[in-house]
Amino acid sequence: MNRDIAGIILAGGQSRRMGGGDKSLLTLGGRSVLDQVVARLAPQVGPLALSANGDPTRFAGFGLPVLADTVEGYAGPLAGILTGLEWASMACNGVVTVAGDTPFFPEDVVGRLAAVVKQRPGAIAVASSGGKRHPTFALWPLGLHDALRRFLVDEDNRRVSAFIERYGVVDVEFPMWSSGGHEIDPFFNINTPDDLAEAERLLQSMEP
Ligand SMILES: Nc1nc2c(ncn2[C@@H]2O[C@H](COP(=O)(O)OP(=O)(O)OP(=O)(O)O)[C@@H](O)[C@H]2O)c(=O)[nH]1
Repeated sequence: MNRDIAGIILAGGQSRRMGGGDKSLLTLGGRSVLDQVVARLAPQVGPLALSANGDPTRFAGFGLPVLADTVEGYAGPLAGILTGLEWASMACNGVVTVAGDTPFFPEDVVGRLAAVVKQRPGAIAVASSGGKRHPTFALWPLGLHDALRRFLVDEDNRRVSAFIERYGVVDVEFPMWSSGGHEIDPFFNINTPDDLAEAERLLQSMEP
């Protein structure tokens, strides 16, 4: 548990590749994908909130604050990250974001990102696996919110990779795991109906 770090679950996208709706509310292993994500993140952080747009009542069952993006339109994950930075109390030592479509992420993701930031104060620590960056899984310094608002609104730039490169990034690599003879990327995310079927297969292969 890292009580001084706030957690934000990014679930405010349009799920176009899934055909619309909320992909995080689809069923995986008998409960919602988002339920799996909340269960994984809650023990790792202090304050926790969902980043989502539209009618918040569809997330009421989670008992968490639901933060609508504070920039207009669907500006992508950076909009949810900005809203999380604006929401987190100054008592927090940063905000960890995770994607609400990624059910198997590591149970030590927050601890490992926080440990790296202790060595590199002010940097954005970003998770990677197999050498690939996952910029929605990152620890963001609180003080970045003004720069991020300028980037999104004044520069009209939505590219997460461009933002993190500009403000200093440190990569934190996480290992693949193997289960049932398969190598599994812990940051496997669900974009399409085929991905959801694959996640169900992976979940079954993990069960003892
Ligand atoms: N708050 C917020 N979150 C977003 C936004 N766009 C994407 N996300 C979240 O960021 C993560 C990665 O998003 P994508 O899968 O690339 O985008 P998506 O809109 O959900 O899906 P597609 O429409 O299929 O691209 C998901 O957890 C999304 O819910 C946004 O505009 N605002």
